[in-house]
Amino acid sequence: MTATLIDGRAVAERLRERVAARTAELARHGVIPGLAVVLVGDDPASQVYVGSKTKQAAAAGLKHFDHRLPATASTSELIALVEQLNARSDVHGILVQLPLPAGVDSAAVLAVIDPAKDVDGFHAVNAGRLALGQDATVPCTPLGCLILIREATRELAGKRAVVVGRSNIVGKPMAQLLLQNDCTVTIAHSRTRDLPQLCREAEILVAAIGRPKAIAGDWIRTGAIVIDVGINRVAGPDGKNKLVGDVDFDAALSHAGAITPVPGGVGPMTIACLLMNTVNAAIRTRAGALGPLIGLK
Ligand SMILES: NC(=O)C1=CN([C@@H]2O[C@H](COP(=O)(O)OP(=O)(O)OC[C@H]3O[C@@H](n4cnc5c(N)ncnc54)[C@H](OP(=O)(O)O)[C@@H]3O)[C@@H](O)[C@H]2O)C=CC1
Ligand SMILES: Nc1nc(=O)c2c([nH]1)NC[C@@H]1CN(c3ccc(C(=O)N[C@@H](CCC(=O)O)C(=O)O)cc3)C=[N+]21
Repeated sequence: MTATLIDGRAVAERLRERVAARTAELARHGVIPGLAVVLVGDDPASQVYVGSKTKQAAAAGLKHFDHRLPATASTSELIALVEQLNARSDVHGILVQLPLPAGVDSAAVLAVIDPAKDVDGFHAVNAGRLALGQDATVPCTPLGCLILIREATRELAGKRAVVVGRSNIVGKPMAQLLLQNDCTVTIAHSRTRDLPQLCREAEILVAAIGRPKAIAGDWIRTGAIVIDVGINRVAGPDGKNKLVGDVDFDAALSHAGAITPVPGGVGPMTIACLLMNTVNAAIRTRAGALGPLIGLK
């Protein structure tokens, strides 16, 4: 048996088309959704990510404001910038690219983002609302994963889901979303005992670890839906850097029912969901007057 590929690029493109259509409607009300991205330092991976966000935001009709600061920027400078962006009516979404340089108090910076503009869904208000099952801005990566899982199956209720990784930006909100969709959810992490055996129980397996090929093929239950969040740069056979996920993809193919590739899986969905969250943030500024939010379908 060979697993079905879940084509994140194609699903992301369709979502971006829906975002673009909604943005065009907002333009008729004189509203252009605006996304501000704050990038500190010159991490090459962050620059690639911010570069594709800029292009795709423009293609979907959003305004994009880039704020690049040197690696020496202080916590108080960043807080001042976020406060300025909070006050601007043409900025509906604020994203502070992580990780911030070691000297910066990241939690303090993220905490000052207006929760209404927190399109990453990292603010305590949004994380709390998600945990309570209230209307919240959901972090882009787990939201993208949920959309891909729904591409693979319509029936989530009662499924056994294992999320490997418990970060605030991926693992924890992913587990919340699966729970909200009536899965039976287990969260695993570096202190989990017998991870292979736990993974073998998973009908839905989400890997968000940050270790190349950490999940072996024979850890995967026959027919499982496998979502690989990992983005790891490793040296390829030709000596050039290539991207690999947290799952041993080639080995997983003969076990999984459906699987996301890296690249071309979760990554493109993260950016599409960021655009969706930004347009929804703009719609919420005039509740009711601008029509419905973009939903998951
Ligand atoms: N595609 C996309 O859009 C995105 C991809 N990513 C990628 O996803 C991956 C995870 O990101 P992020 O959540 O930010 O990472 P973090 O480093 O914040 O979290 C990693 C998690 O994995 C757990 N872990 C580490 N080693 C093991 C192990 N050997 N066995 C089991 N669990 C382990 C850690 O456990 P513990 O808590 O005990 O330390 C931690 O909970 C990275 O590769 C990142 O690049 C991230 C964001 C977006
Ligand atoms: N505040 C904040 N929010 C984030 O959402 C955030 C962040 N900081 N810091 C870094 C991580 C990482 N991340 C990715 C998004 C898209 C791809 C992506 O598009 N990947 C392509 C490949 C890109 C390439 O070739 O490098 C793919 O997987 O197909 C990857 C990684 C968002 N993150």
